[in-house]
Amino acid sequence: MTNPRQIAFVALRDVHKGAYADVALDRVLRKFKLPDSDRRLATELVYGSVRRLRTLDALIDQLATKKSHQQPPELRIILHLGFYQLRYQERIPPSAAVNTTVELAKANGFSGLTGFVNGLLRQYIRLSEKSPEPLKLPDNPVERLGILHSFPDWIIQVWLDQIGVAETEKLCEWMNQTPTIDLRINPLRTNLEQVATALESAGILAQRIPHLPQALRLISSTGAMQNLPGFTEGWWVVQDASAQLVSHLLDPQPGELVIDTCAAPGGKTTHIAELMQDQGKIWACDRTASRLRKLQENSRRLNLQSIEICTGDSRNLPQFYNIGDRVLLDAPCSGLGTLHRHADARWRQTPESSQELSQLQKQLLFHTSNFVKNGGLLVYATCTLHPAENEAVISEFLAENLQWQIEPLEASSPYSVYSTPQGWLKVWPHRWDMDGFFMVRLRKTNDSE
Ligand SMILES: C[S@@+](CC[C@H](N)C(=O)[O-])C[C@H]1O[C@@H](n2cnc3c(N)ncnc32)[C@H](O)[C@@H]1O
Repeated sequence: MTNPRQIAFVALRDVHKGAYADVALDRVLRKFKLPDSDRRLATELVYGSVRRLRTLDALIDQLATKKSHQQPPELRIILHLGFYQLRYQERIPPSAAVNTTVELAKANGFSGLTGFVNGLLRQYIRLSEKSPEPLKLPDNPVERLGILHSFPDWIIQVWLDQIGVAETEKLCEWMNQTPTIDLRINPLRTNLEQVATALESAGILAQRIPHLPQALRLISSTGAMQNLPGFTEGWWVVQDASAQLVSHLLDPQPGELVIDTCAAPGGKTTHIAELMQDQGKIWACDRTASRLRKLQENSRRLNLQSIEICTGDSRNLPQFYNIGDRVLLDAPCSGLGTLHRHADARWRQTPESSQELSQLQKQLLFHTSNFVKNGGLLVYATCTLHPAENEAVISEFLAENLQWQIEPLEASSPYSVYSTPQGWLKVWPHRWDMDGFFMVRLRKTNDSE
């Protein structure tokens, strides 16, 4: 099988049965060797159809007599692929999108329905010639944004409550873009200029990111990251700009003892080690052994010596009580700040899963705060944009732990541009063009204070 649309169809069939989009796609791409351009098309069609699921279903609902969920499941996938190409793939001519979708229907047991597929897609083309937006949209802003940009209502509501309709729309558009790749340069092995020059000689352009001393954003496509210059030498790791901010907020110093309580796969642990000149000790704790193995691989590649591993549940590690100069809690979260990186994530999270995560986050924060010495610091961070997992966790913790207070960034800090009046940092992706993040620095005052 070498037809990229058929490959996309096979992967999507698995996704609709519950598989993760990246896993399903990887499985089918491994099985059938495709030229690069077909591989890219299959990838775009799978991720795009998953991401735009709600919008594509709305088109079926509007144009067909039977609603999307009443269609045979495989025909629904074929229609998604057709509408996706017509609506979002400008470089595919509409006639090619229609013809290939009709062929796909034929090849997959729907020969009797090719007229229906053809008619539906052509109806969409006719409507788009008459109006820039052929989709009928409700007036209610939550549903309107949800259908137009393909998000569940509850996520739209969470954002709308914080930033209003106009900004939520910008955020939705941002989250539907292809994600960028940022590198964090390892200053113990190289510097920004050397990496930028090496990348340029491999034909890859990179640009600096304001305020972040170790960050480079790749602005041309890369192929496999392991083949880029400097990978084996440990010159860099892939880490989004906003994730890099977290370790700067922690501001670890050489010789200190730092406990990273949810550390795997180690993006921030290795950054902390670099900022400490690899002097001192960092305990990297996580309950998932397989992810900790990745951390060890990363730390070996970057040639870092100061990291020690602890496999276990960070809600129960009394051996660390009162020994940490600094503690990082980069908590498991609903990931609403990184939805652009995982096409299916918006459909996997629910209000209930976010609620459960907020309970876990509170338990982790209440326990790991005991790891900090008097006078020490704890940074709490998540890559979500849900107040129940961020502001509410911190407010509840501070209300019950009077020895703790928020330590805002100094006004002179380059990172203070992300600060809020409450003292925490909140990165809204559409404002700063980086993943969504929440982070706050808390200080444990001395008992006597
Ligand atoms: C957001 S990820 C951490 C990312 C990591 N800090 C980095 O920068 O690469 C959250 C991590 O928390 C871990 N985790 C979840 N619950 C945990 C618990 N109760 N104790 C320890 N680790 C936990 C997960 O295995 C996952 O690796």
